[in-house]
Amino acid sequence: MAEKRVFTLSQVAGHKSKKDCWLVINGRVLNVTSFLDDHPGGEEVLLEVAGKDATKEFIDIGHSNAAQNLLAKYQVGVLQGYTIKEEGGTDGAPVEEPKKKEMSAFVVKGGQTPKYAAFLEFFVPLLVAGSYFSYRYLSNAAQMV
Ligand code: HEM
Repeated sequence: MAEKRVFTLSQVAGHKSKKDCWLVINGRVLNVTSFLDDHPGGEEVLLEVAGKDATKEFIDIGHSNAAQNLLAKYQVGVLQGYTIKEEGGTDGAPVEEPKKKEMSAFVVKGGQTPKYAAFLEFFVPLLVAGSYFSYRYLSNAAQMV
């Protein structure tokens, strides 16, 4: 990532019009002027927080990872006092780690199938097949009597 310029909040506050709209999210100074028309949430919400730190508003909406990844595209600098990590958030206000998807029944760690899952995979079909053949055997035996 190219070196970023450092801005103070009062410098950012000088860019709050539709033709020149900046805001701060997680310590990143963003120029969202070209994004106003494209923002799925509409331009009004962005203009309301133009020139300000909109971190809280951005997080409160529960923006997707895709939206969070877009931040870097509009970044023109960092807010004074923040250092931006290459990926994700900032030292000052880290972006919440995306929650790892876990199956409710089996928690798969490190790509390894847990032992009891392997046990079930083996014994459940065996049990079903066993029940079926027992049923067949018993119903045939019953017919012979
Ligand atoms: C550069 C900054 C921003 C980007 C890149 C961005 C991006 C997006 C994207 C991609 C969506 C679609 C839904 C999703 O993927 O989460 C969205 C929806 C939305 N955004 Fe933003 N957004 C930004 C800033 C903001 C800010 C500062 C606010 C509030 C002040 C806001 C309010 C909303 C709202 C209200 C929606 C609609 C949510 C819905 O319909 O459920 N966004 N935004």
